[in-house]
Amino acid sequence: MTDAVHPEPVLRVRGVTRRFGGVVAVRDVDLDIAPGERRAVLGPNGAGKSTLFNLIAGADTPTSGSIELFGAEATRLGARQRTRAGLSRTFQTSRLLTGLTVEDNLYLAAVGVDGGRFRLLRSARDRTARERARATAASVGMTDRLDTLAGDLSHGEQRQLEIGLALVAEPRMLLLDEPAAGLSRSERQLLTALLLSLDRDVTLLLIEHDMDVALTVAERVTMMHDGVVIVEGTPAEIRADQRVHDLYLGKAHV
Ligand SMILES: Nc1ncnc2c1ncn2[C@@H]1O[C@H](COP(=O)(O)OP(=O)(O)OP(=O)(O)O)[C@@H](O)[C@H]1O
Repeated sequence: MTDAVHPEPVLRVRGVTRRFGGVVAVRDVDLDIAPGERRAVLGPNGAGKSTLFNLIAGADTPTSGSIELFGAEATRLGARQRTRAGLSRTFQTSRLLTGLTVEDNLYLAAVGVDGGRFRLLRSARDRTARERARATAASVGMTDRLDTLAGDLSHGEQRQLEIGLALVAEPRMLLLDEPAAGLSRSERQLLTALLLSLDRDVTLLLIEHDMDVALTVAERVTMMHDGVVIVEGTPAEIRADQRVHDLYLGKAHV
């Protein structure tokens, strides 16, 4: 039932399992993400985070269980169909066109979106795409970098731009695949500030190794180990949980 206290989740994962031969990468996972929520999925290496991410993004299909997106059955939908429904994702490996400017990277992404959705005159489509590129640059704090080649950006700025590319389509939900990976401490702080500044119209689900980024950005954290969810709670609850300490915090902060 939909009401103000318990709105219909934008993502509902039920009993999802993914086997690879004899390996059970994800086992019987349930996950509900509310509209506008900021959620992180954490866990040590091999916990099943990437596998779960791929199942949600539509890059892979569960062995059993179901996935609903925006209230509709999506278990067997491909990635493109999920994108059309309003899901967007980032990638661990950069997809930037390094020889083009920030604006042109965003512009091409915007043309891709509009090209599929509207039948506009080319000039009108170009204008709309330019406007959208600049608006997206502003939303990720890159207005002063519009004319900079993507290849000349710092590592942190490239990550900002990748988030921008994922936001061009104005998704309802953004999946972030380890956004802090490989960033310096100061770059991670800037990334955290950017994620916190994003419009609440976009629901955020991030898979993240970095505890500081995850526990600062997320309101709820889902902790995985050996393919199962072992605990879910607020950042304070996660910090206080003995199992998290034993499995993750202890190791990460030795
Ligand atoms: N394509 C595959 N074929 C076989 N086994 C796989 C495959 N993908 C993942 N696995 C196995 O599933 C388990 C979970 O892997 P997964 O990559 O989802 O974990 P993770 O939490 O993302 O770890 P990491 O942080 O190291 O990427 C691991 O034991 C892994 O070896």
